[in-house]
Amino acid sequence: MKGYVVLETGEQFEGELFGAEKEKDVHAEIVFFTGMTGYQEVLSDPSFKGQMVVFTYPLIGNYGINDSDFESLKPQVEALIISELNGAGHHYEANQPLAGCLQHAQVPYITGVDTRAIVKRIRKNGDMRAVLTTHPESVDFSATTPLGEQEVVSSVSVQAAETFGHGERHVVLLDFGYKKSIVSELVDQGNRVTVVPYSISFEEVVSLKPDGILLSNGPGNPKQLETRLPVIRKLAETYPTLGICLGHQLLALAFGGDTEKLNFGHRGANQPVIDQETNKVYMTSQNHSYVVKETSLTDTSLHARFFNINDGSIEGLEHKRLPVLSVQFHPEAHPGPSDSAQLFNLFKEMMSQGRESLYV
Ligand SMILES: NC(=O)CC[C@H](N)C(=O)O
Repeated sequence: MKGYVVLETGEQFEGELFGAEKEKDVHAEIVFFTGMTGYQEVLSDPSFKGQMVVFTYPLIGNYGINDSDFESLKPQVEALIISELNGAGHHYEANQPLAGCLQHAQVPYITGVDTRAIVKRIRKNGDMRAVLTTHPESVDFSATTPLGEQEVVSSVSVQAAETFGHGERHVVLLDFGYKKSIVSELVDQGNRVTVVPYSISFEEVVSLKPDGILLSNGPGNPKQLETRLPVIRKLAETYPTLGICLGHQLLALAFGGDTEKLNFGHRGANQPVIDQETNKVYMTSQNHSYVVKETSLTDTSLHARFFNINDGSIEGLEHKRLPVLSVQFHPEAHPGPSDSAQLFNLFKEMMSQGRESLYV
């Protein structure tokens, strides 16, 4: 049926709408993703909870959906906005078309939309609220809360602990909405990984006898998790710790730093990042709206080590004395380049050497 993307600014874009109930609007934050591939990972990455994603690449769906590239058990995005949807899915591993997957999971999507025009509006006005609807004249934003003011992590975090792998080194992963690839990467490195609910207490983590802590990626505004900051700080002061994306932002807040929202987020597979310690540049996979404010680190025990080459924003931190490292980008990739996967080696080294041995 004919449908519309209506932006908070009032502009509207017409397309063919699928999977939305006729009288029910889909409300979400609208963001854009610049990777040419990776739609399966995007739709199943829990960090996209509460968001509808516009793909800047015009042709989406052309290699279908397979069994291995899901980043969580089910699609997580609120909706997809696509210029041209390929219905077939030409790939030897594909076992269903993208459209079939979205319909099965009841994820609404709209095609035939001028995605370039929408992205230009987002670049100008920032990530904002939007609605997918069949009746654009009666859209009402007043009843919806912006994503940044919602607490969304509790809807994606595990309810009970789950363990993966059999290695001797034990990583406890605090789940704020983790991507499966992070666990795969840790397990491939010979770690045993226990994924635990984000609301776990310090004592419960201690009882699991971890060698290291991983603070995962996840959706929403890190400041919504303020009550978790004391536990996060205590864990990072006790065990070698790696924070990824939301986990990185939470570490910064826990040590007294501050975060802010970018005008429009970094979402794609070719964001250049420099590691100032080695002067190496990585092409990285990213998906975030918030960043750590550099000036907020002045009186903290953290310092910025990684920077985005495009806009100079902070892409990673380390503690001045303790084995605590965090990255705003995704070293596990999926989708995107795995250039920065060696960050997991650094984490492994941090765990092997134990705390206080690396940065003293
Ligand atoms: N991928 C993530 O962990 C995203 C972190 C946070 N939700 C942001 O948008 O900045």
